[in-house]
Amino acid sequence: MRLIIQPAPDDVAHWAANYIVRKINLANPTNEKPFVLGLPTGSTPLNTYRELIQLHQEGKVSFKHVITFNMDEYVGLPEEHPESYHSFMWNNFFNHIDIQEKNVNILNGNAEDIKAECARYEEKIKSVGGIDLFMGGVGADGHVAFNEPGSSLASRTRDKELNYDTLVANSRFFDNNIDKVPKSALTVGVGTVMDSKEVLVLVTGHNKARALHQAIEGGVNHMWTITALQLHPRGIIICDEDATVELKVGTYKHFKDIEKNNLSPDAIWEKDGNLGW
Ligand SMILES: N[C@@H]1[C@@H](O)[C@H](O)[C@@H](COP(=O)(O)O)O[C@@H]1O
Repeated sequence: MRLIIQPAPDDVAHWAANYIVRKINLANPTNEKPFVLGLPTGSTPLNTYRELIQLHQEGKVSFKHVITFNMDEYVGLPEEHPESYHSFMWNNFFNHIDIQEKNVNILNGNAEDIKAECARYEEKIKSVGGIDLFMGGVGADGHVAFNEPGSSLASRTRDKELNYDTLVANSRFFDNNIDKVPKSALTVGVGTVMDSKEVLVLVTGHNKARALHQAIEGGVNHMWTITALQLHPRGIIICDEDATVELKVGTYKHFKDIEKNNLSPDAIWEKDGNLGW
């Protein structure tokens, strides 16, 4: 796994957005051979979406031939609700780039047949050749997408009850009222994320330090589903300094040293060789 340590959240966003743009441009996507991008919601990726929009406006990237799959969506929340992940994605990203609506995939949390909806999503991912790059965030309890502690590390897209920690964390979007937070969500599984050709996880802030510690220094463990990334051949975590406070000094120094030439987003435009996986 690669761990890229950046000074602050803005630098994380800058690096991540440039990395994604570079990957899309290297793939030179066409209608016949689109680039398939997995995407998260949450506060962490907001700056990255802003940077991606800016890079698009500067003419550095087109999303015309990019197909997206979102990680998750609340169950039972109307799509047009301001806190639905549909609203989040259109408001914060899709409305500002040249993506084609038909290429946007977000789970339908209001589907009559939830199981069929989840199976359809997995099939759709397969039908476009799998996900090239999955960007993700992490919950303070180490969950990736909505794969709460105890989720099978082989799990596929399914409905998942949200745990108390997540309900409390997400109540900030629902008038700080935990009763207003939907109690379950549809989410891609850990296995679905791990099937992607590459996974890029953003981790910022002091409150994610324990999750980062587990992801990097803990063993692979279903109680911290992010740790499954250790089994991925091309996993990258990009974090800020605040998130590193639970890492051993030696671990911190190791990754700083091994990635010293890759810390500038400009450097990553140039090479894709031996990068420390
Ligand atoms: N389902 C989302 C996750 O995909 C996200 O990574 C997490 C952290 O969000 P934030 O970036 O706001 O801390 O929140 C939710 O649980």
